[in-house]
Amino acid sequence: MILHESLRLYPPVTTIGRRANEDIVLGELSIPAGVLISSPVILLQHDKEIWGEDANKFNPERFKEGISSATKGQVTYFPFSWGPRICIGQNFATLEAKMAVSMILQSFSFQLSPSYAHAPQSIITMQPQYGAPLIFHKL
Ligand code: HEM
Repeated sequence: MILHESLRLYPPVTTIGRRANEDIVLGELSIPAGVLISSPVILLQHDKEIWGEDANKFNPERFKEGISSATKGQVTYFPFSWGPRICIGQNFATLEAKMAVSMILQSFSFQLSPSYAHAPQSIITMQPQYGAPLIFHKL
């Protein structure tokens, strides 16, 4: 839940681009071959119409019944992309993150340093502009 909510608010890949390789009709949209299509992951994942008034708040509980329940079955959470070219490393990355957090929590508690300044920026990937300094306490 915590990882999902972190990836919802701060998706490392903020926009996914595609080029139509043939003429496509999507509902009422006609997309000619060659047109570039940009899927703004970060905008959909912050949209209040989809996530509610607390869309910009960190609330891992919204994923307590899984992704399909949180998104009401729509493709509105896709930090690893979607479809045939979905991230091949998705399961590996998620497992690695869970293992790293659980190994750290076995030996340490931690808090955010008072020097932290919240300034996410997207330079190829989303990252904290001034880093994310933490203070660790040995258990
Ligand atoms: C939090 C970690 C990660 C995130 C958020 C992420 C996100 C993404 C996204 C959004 C794409 C689609 C990009 C596009 O089509 O324009 C992608 C593709 C890909 N990712 Fe990841 N990724 C992560 C970790 C990893 C890891 C750990 C690996 C490998 C061990 C990996 C390997 C790949 C590969 C090979 C593709 C291309 C798949 C294809 O085009 O068929 N990713 N990833």
